[in-house]
Amino acid sequence: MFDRLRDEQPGCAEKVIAISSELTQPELGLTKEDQDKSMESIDIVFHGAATIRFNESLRDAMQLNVIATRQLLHLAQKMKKLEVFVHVSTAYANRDRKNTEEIVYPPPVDPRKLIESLE
Ligand SMILES: CCCCC/C=C\C/C=C\CCCCCCCC(=O)SCCNC(=O)CCNC(=O)[C@H](O)C(C)(C)COP(=O)(O)OP(=O)(O)OC[C@H]1O[C@@H](n2cnc3c(N)ncnc32)[C@H](O)[C@@H]1OP(=O)(O)O
Ligand SMILES: NC(=O)C1=CN([C@@H]2O[C@H](COP(=O)(O)OP(=O)(O)OC[C@H]3O[C@@H](n4cnc5c(N)ncnc54)[C@H](OP(=O)(O)O)[C@@H]3O)[C@@H](O)[C@H]2O)C=CC1
Repeated sequence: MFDRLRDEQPGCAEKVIAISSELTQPELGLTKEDQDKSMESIDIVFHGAATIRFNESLRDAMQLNVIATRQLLHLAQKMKKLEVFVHVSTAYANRDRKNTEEIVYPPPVDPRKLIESLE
């Protein structure tokens, strides 16, 4: 796949700009400059940063996988060119359902209440 990409789009690597982020920090630890740049130029967000540890504390799991995702959604709402926000979730969501449709199901617990209970 990457060989084909390099053949067909030789300059593609130049489009990749790494910026530093920390999901546990306010504003995801992004510098003001990186935030401003993101607001102007990003059209697609792929969000796959998470903890995948089964024995993570509930507080850390919530911070990394729920609160940080909400923060990123808030940032994405300010991105002027945003077309798509893709969140890589997990195979383990809604596993109590026999059939899972491509819809957003109401959460079993109000996430705001869960976040409040951790604070
Ligand atoms: C196309 C056909 C498809 C057919 C599909 C069929 C069936 C599908 C079935 C399932 C589908 C699953 C799809 C998965 C996608 C979901 C996406 C996810 O996010 S799943 C999350 C995955 N997470 C993990 O695998 C992490 C698991 N590990 C942990 O949570 C923790 O490590 C732990 C096991 C709880 C242990 O924690 P502890 O603090 O006690 O120890 P360490 O973390 O330091 O680890 C100790 C030791 O174990 C090694 N380790 C840890 N995890 C794994 C692992 N998953 N596999 C192998 N080894 C592991 C770790 O490296 C350490 O080793 P060492 O001591 O040598 O350093
Ligand atoms: N792998 C798979 O088969 C599947 C994965 N998923 C989902 O995709 C997501 C990612 O999984 P996977 O790629 O396997 O996990 P990894 O652990 O390999 O990657 C997690 C990523 O999140 C980043 N990250 C973790 N903590 C922080 C933090 N505090 N601040 C900033 N970045 C952080 C890590 O950055 P760094 O490396 O710099 O620490 C890393 O790039 C999860 O939500 C998982 O459930 C869903 C289906 C299948």
